[in-house]
Amino acid sequence: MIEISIAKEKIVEYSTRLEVESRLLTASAGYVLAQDIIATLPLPLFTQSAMDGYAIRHDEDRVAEEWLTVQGESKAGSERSINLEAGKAVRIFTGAPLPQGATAVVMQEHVTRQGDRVKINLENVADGAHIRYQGQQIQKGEVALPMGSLLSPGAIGFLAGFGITHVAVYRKPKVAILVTGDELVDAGQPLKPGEIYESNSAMLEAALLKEGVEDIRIDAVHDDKAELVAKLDGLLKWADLVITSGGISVGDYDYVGEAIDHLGVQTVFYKVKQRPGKPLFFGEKGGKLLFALPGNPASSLVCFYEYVFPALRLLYGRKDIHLQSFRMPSLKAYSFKGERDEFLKGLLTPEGVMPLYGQESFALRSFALANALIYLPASQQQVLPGDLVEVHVLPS
Ligand SMILES: Nc1nc2c(c(=O)[nH]1)N[C@H]1C(S)=C(S)[C@@H](COP(=O)(O)OP(=O)(O)OC[C@H]3O[C@@H](n4cnc5c(N)ncnc54)[C@H](O)[C@@H]3O)O[C@H]1N2
Ligand code: MOO
Repeated sequence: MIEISIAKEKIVEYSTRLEVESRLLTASAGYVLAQDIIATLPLPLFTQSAMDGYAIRHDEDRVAEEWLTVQGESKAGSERSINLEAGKAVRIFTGAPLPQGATAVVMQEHVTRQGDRVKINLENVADGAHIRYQGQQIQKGEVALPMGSLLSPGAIGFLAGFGITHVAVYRKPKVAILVTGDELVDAGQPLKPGEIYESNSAMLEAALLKEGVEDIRIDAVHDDKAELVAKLDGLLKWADLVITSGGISVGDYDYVGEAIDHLGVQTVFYKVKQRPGKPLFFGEKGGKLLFALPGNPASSLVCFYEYVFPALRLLYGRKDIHLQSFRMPSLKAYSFKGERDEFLKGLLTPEGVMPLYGQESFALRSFALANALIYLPASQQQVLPGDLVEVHVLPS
């Protein structure tokens, strides 16, 4: 049995980034840039107005209040370049090119217009007011976004401003889920005595989709070693990462370990000092990763978020690989015994985190209400209300 921290280090060691692919910018939210993006244009592209109003020359020797003749108009998208004459103003709109010679824009709310003249109180106008200068945000040739950046909606909007259509990103992994167990029945089918509805694949698929993994294959297998070997072999050939569920403990029908050995998957670790999820297995074959998750549903999902999730993120180039983590006061007392660290299902509020009722590894009812995991090391077995505990935020 190994420590959680060692298990997590091993995952970092074995999860190497996938290849680079070119994607449409508009379809790359949640992907990671595989190259620096250099600004091919300055932004703003040209010096322009930030307000609807009047472009003026803001000369030092101007008197406080002046009537200026409106010389013409500059609207957004207009090609014509205007030369602003002394003592005149140009009617201008937000995003429109600033006339040559103009040094400030006055908002229309601050002027009085009469016919073709405007009265402006120049005392209230600062030099450069309401002007967006060419290249103020970024100059041509600067790095717009460095390699390794996560493409958020903001990042995509920023890159679209350069007229970019495609970006080089790291490919997302193909993931297979193989659920094992003779007792499992698909939803919609009748149940015989002793059978239960199979629920881990729906849960794990949902967690993968939330992480933007879309190339997913799901299969199920009976407690039959030959069938397990055949299906696992096929999935290891297709996927970048395979998740099995169940059959990894010590029972007579737990064949996953034997199938893994038979297929020559290298064991990186088996069994972690944690509750739930002790019998977690992580291995590698020819660069493909295999996680054998314990079948108990809450154990499966805890192992997914604490171990599979960072591996997935490493595969597609993320730097922030773990669930967001910070310390918060516990809202309730909690205690446990034994040498294993614990992950609890918790409800995070602005005041603190509440360990939820029903922490058993078969119980998903608490997981359905949880928005966080609480990590308690074996050295923190007595938690009192107000004690700080480590919280791992679940993706919402
Ligand atoms: N003698 C011992 N028994 C067990 C140990 C141990 O150390 N010694 N460890 C226990 C722990 S801890 C866990 S966790 C489980 C893990 O067992 P498996 O990975 O072999 O899982 P299964 O036995 O196949 O299933 C466990 C439980 O979960 C249900 N299950 C499985 N798959 C699904 C699914 N896809 N959807 C819904 N429910 C599923 C299954 O019916 C069982 O109830 O082993 C303990 N035993
Ligand atoms: O480790 Mo098991 O997941 O405690 O039930």
